[in-house]
Amino acid sequence: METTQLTADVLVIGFGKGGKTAAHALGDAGQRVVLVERSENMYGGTCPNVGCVPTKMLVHYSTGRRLEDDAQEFFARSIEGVRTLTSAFRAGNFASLDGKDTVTVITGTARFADPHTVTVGEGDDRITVTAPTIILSTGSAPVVPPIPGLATSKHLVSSTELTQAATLPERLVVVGGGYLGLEFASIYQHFGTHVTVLEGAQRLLPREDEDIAEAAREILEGDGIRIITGAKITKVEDSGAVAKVVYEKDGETHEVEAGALLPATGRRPVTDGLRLDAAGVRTTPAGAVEVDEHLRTNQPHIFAVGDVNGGPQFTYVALDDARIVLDQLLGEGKRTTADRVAVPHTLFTTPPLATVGLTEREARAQGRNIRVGKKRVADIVAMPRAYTVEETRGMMKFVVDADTDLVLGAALLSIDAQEVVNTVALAIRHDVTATELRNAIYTHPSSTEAFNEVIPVR
Ligand SMILES: Cc1cc2nc3c(=O)[nH]c(=O)nc-3n(C[C@H](O)[C@H](O)[C@H](O)COP(=O)(O)OP(=O)(O)OC[C@H]3O[C@@H](n4cnc5c(N)ncnc54)[C@H](O)[C@@H]3O)c2cc1C
Ligand SMILES: NC(=O)c1ccc[n+]([C@@H]2O[C@H](COP(=O)([O-])OP(=O)(O)OC[C@H]3O[C@@H](n4cnc5c(N)ncnc54)[C@H](O)[C@@H]3O)[C@@H](O)[C@H]2O)c1
Repeated sequence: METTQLTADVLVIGFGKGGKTAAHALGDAGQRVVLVERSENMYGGTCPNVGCVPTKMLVHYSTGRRLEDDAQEFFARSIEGVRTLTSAFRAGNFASLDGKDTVTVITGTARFADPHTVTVGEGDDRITVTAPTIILSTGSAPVVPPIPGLATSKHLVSSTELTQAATLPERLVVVGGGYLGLEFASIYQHFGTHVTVLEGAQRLLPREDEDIAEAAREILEGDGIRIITGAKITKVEDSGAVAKVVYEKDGETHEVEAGALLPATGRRPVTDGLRLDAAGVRTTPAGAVEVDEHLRTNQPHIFAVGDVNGGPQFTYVALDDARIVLDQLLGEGKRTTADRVAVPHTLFTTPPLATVGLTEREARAQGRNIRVGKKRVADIVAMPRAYTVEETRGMMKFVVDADTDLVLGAALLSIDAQEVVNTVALAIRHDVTATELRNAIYTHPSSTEAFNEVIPVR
């Protein structure tokens, strides 16, 4: 039996945002890089194949459906559009990396043999790769909560299936009202599915201020989504063409039926199959690869970037993780996870909810003297943009430190919020005062103009 043996300067495991960003930069710097990706359907990782990109394209398609469109046909066409885009992105991701003279992409599952070596594949196809530096970027996978009957239900669907299957379910039950759950709920409801969200917590979006969470809930319910908070699901039973989901709320037992059942209760780091024990790499009790602020594991030559290191699960955080590791390998080695200030987030409902910094509740809990500016989008005179695109739902809210006039946080539930929030984040990071942000000149008509009116005056 012949085994192909490769050596590299850097071995990257996983073709996600973190891994590929590092591989590109290291390859461009002249280092010999081998990147191992276990699936030919995942070049580029979760985001462009089964995550951010397909879901945001589905948000776009679903909100363009007209009443006269046949729901099933329109949905199938939309899925076709998603497939076309994701396969183009996948091919582009592969070609741009594997096309470099310094980089080799291997398709197969990597397993550690020792702290510097992994094996890929079995038998005659077996390859070993040895490198002095290794970057783990193996991402995360959905958690299926231990609800009796859920894991074995034939109606169980994954987020991946919901971005790829061409049949629109008549009824969808989403278990969990977090980012993933609410995005799919909003997408599928717009396509014409009857959606129910069962959320275990007593209220939706518990991290947000109550007024914002309530405004978001109003919009989702206004679109027809049934939202049940404080729901304790006790079992799932398949019954012919549907699954019966049994849950308790306020001491009473209820039931809801669905043709499709999506668990959206979080994602866990993917380390299974990697044989981290053979590398001597430690994991946390939650199963993430343990790292320090430079993203080094307990084995100093092995780094972990992206979802697998247990940090916030966002593509742009995986990207920033890669910057930190690159700074160690090619730069001054100063950059750390502690450098991150005012990292924004967007929940892509329609309209989206984008947030950054402190909520009003958090600012008050810190004992700060604050000013709050808040308006319903429909009432913001300085933002005709909302009227020009016929999306006047939502609310904008700013929290400002009354002593320093610095912006502490914002919650923007409004058209374009995923863009506008980045300007607020930049202001927070660079100590632009609320007065400066309020009194700046913005294009017209735009959503940023709302700052002229909603940011509270000193
Ligand atoms: C439905 C959905 C929507 C999302 N929407 C957004 C969004 O709008 N914005 C946002 O910022 N984030 C979003 N996210 C989160 C985002 O996709 C992730 O945070 C991001 O992709 C993490 O990148 P990563 O590099 O850590 O891993 P990934 O992109 O998951 O890549 C890991 C890769 O490693 C491979 N792999 C695993 N084990 C092995 C092994 N042993 N050997 C070889 N290869 C292996 C996997 O096949 C995979 O391709 C979304 C996630 C989902 C699921
Ligand atoms: N737009 C984006 O940036 C985006 C979109 C999708 C996913 N993501 C990333 O993917 C991660 C995973 O998303 P997610 O929504 O699965 O996780 P999440 O942690 O954001 O939300 C999980 C939700 O499920 C609820 N829950 C947990 N167990 C439950 C149970 N048994 N019954 C009912 N409810 C239950 C929780 O209270 C919580 O509200 C997100 O945290 C985010 O980082 C990001």
